[in-house]
Amino acid sequence: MIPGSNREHPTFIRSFGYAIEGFRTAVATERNIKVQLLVGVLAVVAGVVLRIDALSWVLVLLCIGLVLFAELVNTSIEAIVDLATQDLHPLAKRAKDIAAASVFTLSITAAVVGIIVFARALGML
Ligand SMILES: Nc1ncnc2c1ncn2[C@@H]1O[C@H](COP(=O)(O)OP(=O)(O)OP(=O)(O)O)[C@@H](O)[C@H]1O
Repeated sequence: MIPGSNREHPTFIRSFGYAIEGFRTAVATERNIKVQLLVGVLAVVAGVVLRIDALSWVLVLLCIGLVLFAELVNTSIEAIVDLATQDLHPLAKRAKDIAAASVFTLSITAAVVGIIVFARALGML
């Protein structure tokens, strides 16, 4: 519910619109998410070219979705921290650094999964 508003909860379609708006804002303002989208597209193209099996597709698509999810949450946390304080504060640093670490952790995991999936598809494993 929007603070100060007595409107009912937004409809499902309207909520979907806000989510698309959030995604567009993140892509327009964050360099990292552009890179992650590009890597995701390249992974999908590699999957098509190498004809990876169904389970490999599940792993690749899950990794792409999870990295984008983490980056979106990280971007949201950065905005909340900036809203909470414009000053340098150790807790602001902790919140942002840990949010960034969540993206980093998933990115490394996704990279390892990608190496295993595509190395196997190339007959190297
Ligand atoms: N208010 C603050 N107080 C203390 N340290 C801060 C504060 N804001 C940012 N920092 C430090 O600067 C780093 C970068 O913060 P910033 O908000 O610029 O994120 P960013 O570089 O845009 O991150 P990303 O690349 O994920 O978008 C944070 O991880 C944190 O270590």
